[in-house]
This record gives sequence, C-alpha cells and structure tokens, in this order.
Amino acid sequence: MRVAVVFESLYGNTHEVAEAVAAGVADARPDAQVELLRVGDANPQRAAAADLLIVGGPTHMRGMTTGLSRKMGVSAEQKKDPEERHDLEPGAEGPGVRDWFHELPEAGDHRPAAAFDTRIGARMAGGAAPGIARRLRHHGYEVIADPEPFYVQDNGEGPLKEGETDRARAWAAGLVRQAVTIVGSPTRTGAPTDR
Ligand SMILES: Cc1cc2nc3c(=O)[nH]c(=O)nc-3n(C[C@H](O)[C@H](O)[C@H](O)COP(=O)(O)O)c2cc1C
Repeated sequence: MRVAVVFESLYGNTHEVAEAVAAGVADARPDAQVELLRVGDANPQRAAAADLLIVGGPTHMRGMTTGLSRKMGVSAEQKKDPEERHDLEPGAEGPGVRDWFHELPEAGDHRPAAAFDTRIGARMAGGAAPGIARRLRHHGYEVIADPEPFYVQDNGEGPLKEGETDRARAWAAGLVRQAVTIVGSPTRTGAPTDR
C-alpha cells in the first residue's frame, strides 16, 4: 500500500502534524510505503497514484492559504527583530495546496483521501481542511473522514497545542485501517499496491 501525505507549511506546525500523520500510517500498516511530500515538491501524478492521499495545510484568513496570505505571513516575519524571527519553511511563499490542486489529476475511481489543517482554536477562525476536502471530492476522491483540525497556540505561530501530534498519529492510523477496507474491497477495481 502506498500512502502520500502532502503538506503545506509556513512556520512548521503543519509539517510537524504531517510527520505525525506519516508515523500513524506506519503504526497501522508497517509495510506501507509512506511518502511525506512538501506541496512544492509533490509531483501531482505521483501523489494521485497513491492508494490513500492525505492533504493538509495551514488556515489563513479562515480558509486555505492564498498567495497574498502567505506573503503577509512572510513579510510579518521579516519585520520582526532577528532574535524573534522563525525559520520559515522552505517554499513558504508558495505554491500552496490551493495551487497544487490545479495540477492534480482526476482520481476517477473513488480513491480514498482525507484532509487536515492547522488553525488557532478561536471561534469563527475557520479552517483550511473543509476546502481541501471539497477539492479532493471534486477530483473524484472518496473523502473517508471529516476534515480534521489540529490546533496551534493562540499566537498563530505555534508550537502546536499539547497532545496534537499524538492525536494526528492516532487519526492517521484510523484512516489507514478504514482505507484498507475500501481499497481491499472486491467491489473496487484495482487492489492496493503491495509495495
Ligand atoms: C496571514 C495569516 C492568516 C491567518 N489566518 C488565520 C485564520 O483565519 N484562522 C486561524 O485559525 N488561523 C489563522 N492563522 C494562523 C495559522 O492557522 C497558523 O499560522 C498555522 O496553522 C500554522 O501552520 P504552519 O506553521 O504550518 O504555517 C493565520 C496565519 C497567517 C500567517
């Protein structure tokens, strides 16, 4: 079984969640081939060929990031005193998950997928994962879980709130167990890859 975890990240929190997700996949399926892919490096054709596709990104302005929101984040960082600055993730300015979806091929076979985001825990703060899940569906994926939020500290820059990486790991393990029943089902064409 091949699992692709595609993530976007500015400050590193979504990256950390994506790593925990990849670990959770391995917990549930030690023989799975897990690919942890930064969105700028994630070949869409290759990601689309995975048996399970998991996509996550940070919440900006109540939804998925945009070129403008990423620029705002990066320039806010540059205005800080050097000792207060974060090391931003490579490719922080983009492209983001929103752009990546333009290149993602149609799944065409109800291939399992799931979406997650990072966000602050405030009411009305929105989330990126619902938009990611919607795009997965529009590309023909079967979204097998509700969009899952993971929470960063209220400053919006992180670190993640306590326990979130453990929760991400358990969430991913559950997803894989569910995906195995779908990709292994006799009614679905194309058995899971045994790689
Ligand atoms: C420009 C900008 C806008 C943001 N808007 C929101 C928002 O509307 N709702 C929210 O929950 N978090 C918001 N945040 C906080 C981000 O969700 C947080 O920085 C992100 O989850 C951290 O993930 P990362 O470390 O992977 O970049 C915003 C952050 C930035 C930089």
